[in-house]
Amino acid sequence: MTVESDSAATRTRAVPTGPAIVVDGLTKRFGQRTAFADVTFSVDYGEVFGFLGPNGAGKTTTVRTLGTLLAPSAGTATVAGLPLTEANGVAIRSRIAVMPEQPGLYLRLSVAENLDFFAGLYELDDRRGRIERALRAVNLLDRADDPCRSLSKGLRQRVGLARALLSDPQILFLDEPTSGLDPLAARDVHDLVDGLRRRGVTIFLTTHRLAEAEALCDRVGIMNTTLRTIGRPDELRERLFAKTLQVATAAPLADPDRVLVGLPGVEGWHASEQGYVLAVTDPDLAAPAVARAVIGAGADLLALTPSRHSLEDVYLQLIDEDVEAQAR
Ligand SMILES: Nc1ncnc2c1ncn2[C@@H]1O[C@H](COP(=O)(O)OP(=O)(O)OP(=O)(O)O)[C@@H](O)[C@H]1O
Repeated sequence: MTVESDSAATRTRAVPTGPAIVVDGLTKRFGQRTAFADVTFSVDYGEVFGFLGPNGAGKTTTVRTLGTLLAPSAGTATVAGLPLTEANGVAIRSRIAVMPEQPGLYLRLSVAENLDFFAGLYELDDRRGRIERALRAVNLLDRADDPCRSLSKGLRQRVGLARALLSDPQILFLDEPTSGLDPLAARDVHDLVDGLRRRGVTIFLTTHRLAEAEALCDRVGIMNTTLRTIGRPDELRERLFAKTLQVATAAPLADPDRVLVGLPGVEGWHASEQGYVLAVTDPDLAAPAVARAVIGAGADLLALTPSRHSLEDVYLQLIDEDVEAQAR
C-alpha cells in the first residue's frame, strides 16, 4: 500500500507504508572480532529511528551492512522492502542513501559541481532538477557556486546531506550527522532532519548526542555489540526508572510516616537532603494529596517535583551495567 506525500526534495512521490527495515538475528564478525551480534529490530516507513551506543558498539558497521557495503556474517534483513542479499545490492542502493560521518566532497569543486559529479556517478536522470531540489531541501541554493573548500564544517555537512538526497531515497542513513558541529550548526541539521521526516523520509540516525536523539527520534535502539534495548524515549525511561516525587520542606516533618503513608498513589518514602523522596504510581495523582497532607501537618512546603529522567540517564544506566558485568 502507498500514500501520497512530498518527497525529501519537495517533489510529490509515493511513500510506502509498513516496515522500512526488518533486521533478524543480524551478526557481523571481522575474523575473531564481533562488530555486532544477533541484532533484531524493525523500523517503519516515516520513522526517525535513533541508533545509540558507545564507541565501538557496532553502529557504523550496522549502517554499512544495511547499506549493502558489507555482507552480514549471520542473520537476515529486509531493507526498503528487499531482502538484504548480494543480488539485491543495486536495487537496495537505488532506494536508500547513506550519509557517512565525513561528507567526502571534492573541496576544489563548487557545491553544484560536487552534486553534479555524484549525480553522474549514481547515473541519475534529470540532474539539474535533482540538484536544485536537493539544495533547496538543505537551504543551500544560494551557495551553489561556492567552492566547497570555502564552506564551514556545518555547511559541508549540509552539502553531504544534499548529496544523500539526490537519489530521492526512501530511507536515509545518517551516521553521526552532527559530529564536530557547533550547537548552532547542529541545530540546523536537526531542523533539516525534522523537515525530511515531515516529508515522509525514513531516517536511521546514529548519534552520540543523547539530547539530539531524544529531540528527534520517534524510537531509539541502544547498542553495545548486542541491542540492549529499543523503544520510545519515554517508554525506556518508564521501563528503567521508578517514578518519584521529591518533596522539599522548610523543616523536617515531625512524623513523616503519619503524613505520607497511605496517601493515594504513594507507595513508600525515604528521607533525602532536601526533604523526602516518595515512590509513586502516578505523580499527577499523588502530588495534590501530598501537598494537602504536608501543609495539613503544619509544614512549609517549598517544592514538589516529579522525577525527570532523560534518555541520557537511560543510556548511562544500561552502558554502566555492561561495564560492571564486564568487570565481574
Ligand atoms: N573493517 C573492520 N575490520 C575489523 N574490525 C572492524 C572493522 N570495522 C569495524 N571493526 C570493529 O567492529 C567494532 C564495531 O565498530 P563500529 O565502527 O561499527 O562501532 P561504532 O559503534 O560505529 O563506533 P564509533 O561510535 O566509535 O564510530 C569495533 O570493535 C571495530 O574495531
